[in-house]
Amino acid sequence: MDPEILRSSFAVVERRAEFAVKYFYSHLFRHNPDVRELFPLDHPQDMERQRDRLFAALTYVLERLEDPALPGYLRELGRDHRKYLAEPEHYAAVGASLIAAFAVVAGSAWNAEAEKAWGEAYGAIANVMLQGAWEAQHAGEPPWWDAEVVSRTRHGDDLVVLTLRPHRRIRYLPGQYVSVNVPYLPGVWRPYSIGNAPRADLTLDLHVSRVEDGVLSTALVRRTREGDVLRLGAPGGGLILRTPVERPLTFIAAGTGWAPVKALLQQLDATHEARLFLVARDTSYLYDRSAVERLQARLPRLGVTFITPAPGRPRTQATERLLTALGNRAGWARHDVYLTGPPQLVEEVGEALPALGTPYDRLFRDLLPPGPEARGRPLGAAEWLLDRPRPNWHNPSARAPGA
Ligand SMILES: NC(=O)C1=CN([C@@H]2O[C@H](COP(=O)(O)OP(=O)(O)OC[C@H]3O[C@@H](n4cnc5c(N)ncnc54)[C@H](O)[C@@H]3O)[C@@H](O)[C@H]2O)C=CC1
Repeated sequence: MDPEILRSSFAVVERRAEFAVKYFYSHLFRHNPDVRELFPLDHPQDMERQRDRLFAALTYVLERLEDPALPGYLRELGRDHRKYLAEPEHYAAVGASLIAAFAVVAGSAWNAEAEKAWGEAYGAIANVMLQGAWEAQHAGEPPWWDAEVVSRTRHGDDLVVLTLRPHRRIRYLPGQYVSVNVPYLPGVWRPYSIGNAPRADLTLDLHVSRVEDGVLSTALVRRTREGDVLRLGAPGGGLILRTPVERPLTFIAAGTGWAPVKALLQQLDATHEARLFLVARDTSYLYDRSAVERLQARLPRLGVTFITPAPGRPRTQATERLLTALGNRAGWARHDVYLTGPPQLVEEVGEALPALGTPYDRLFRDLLPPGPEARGRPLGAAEWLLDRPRPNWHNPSARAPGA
């Protein structure tokens, strides 16, 4: 496959992305009516998100055609797609409709060469994804895990910590996330970080903050009760502790970004030097202070700084205060830094840290592709239409993704 042909033809399609996506889905559903069931048509918001994600995913892949990490990413994607019950014939149907859409949309820029390049590229991508799915299946992994809610603790109106007991063990590393679905919202999945290192009783915690208009987060915060059964997709994500730990550690966590940091801190022992900056929209959202105190009692070399906005100020002022606090600290060149929370905060703080001395390769965060925040280049006009940046980051789906 020729990356240049793929990129130049995709650039033309991308300029008419909205039309391309509409054509693609009409073609797909007309020729494969049964595929409709795999998409969340009952939730128009989610269908929009699905559309966005298709282009975001293609862009992501095209930017990384020569990246040695791409096959690993695609295998993970295929493993994760088992939760949609995606079968080889669905991959083939999607490929045929995608190429049909590109041919129509690209007009005179489309020729036999472009068609051949896309056919080969899509085939290669689908094969690696199917290989990931196949490997997971042969390792005995289910397409998703059913998990019973064994306890729920509400904090204020909009935040809940759920403890779930999966019907089978889920193997994950501290800091990873799972995608979550409730059976009465078919096709709606959102990623949530697991808020604990693996436990002997197999239970795991999810920290859920309700997003305005978020379908799943609203359901989880307002409707979920003990005894309900949720579905969890395959765990993933690279926000894991770099071991052996040879350098001091800084953890910066905002809002429910605390969940993966809590899991990471549970791995440390008393010898480790670490500092934690915990940021919240107000003091009532510092919802897990007792867990922080327990960690401090166990980790004598852990320093903790809580940061909230000044009374009456908007939540984003906490980010300004955080940046000031970080600027007043030393030692950035020596530290490994783990950064979690709302994408906008992660982006802003992620830009500030190298100026303080953190080497780029010692800064770890979840860049969950494919989401607009994960993109390292300005949005084109059509992308902007499809993948509109949110004025206020509150989009857990952009962590790869959700509500
Ligand atoms: N691995 C990760 O990076 C994880 C990320 N998250 C994300 O963290 C977010 C947590 O949401 P909530 O708890 O409701 O947080 P929140 O809305 O209460 O915000 C917490 C703090 O983040 C900062 N912040 C929020 N919006 C901002 C903006 N637009 N610009 C600059 N700073 C901003 C502010 O300092 C605010 O006080 C979700 O979007 C979730 O997806 C959650 C878990 C793990």
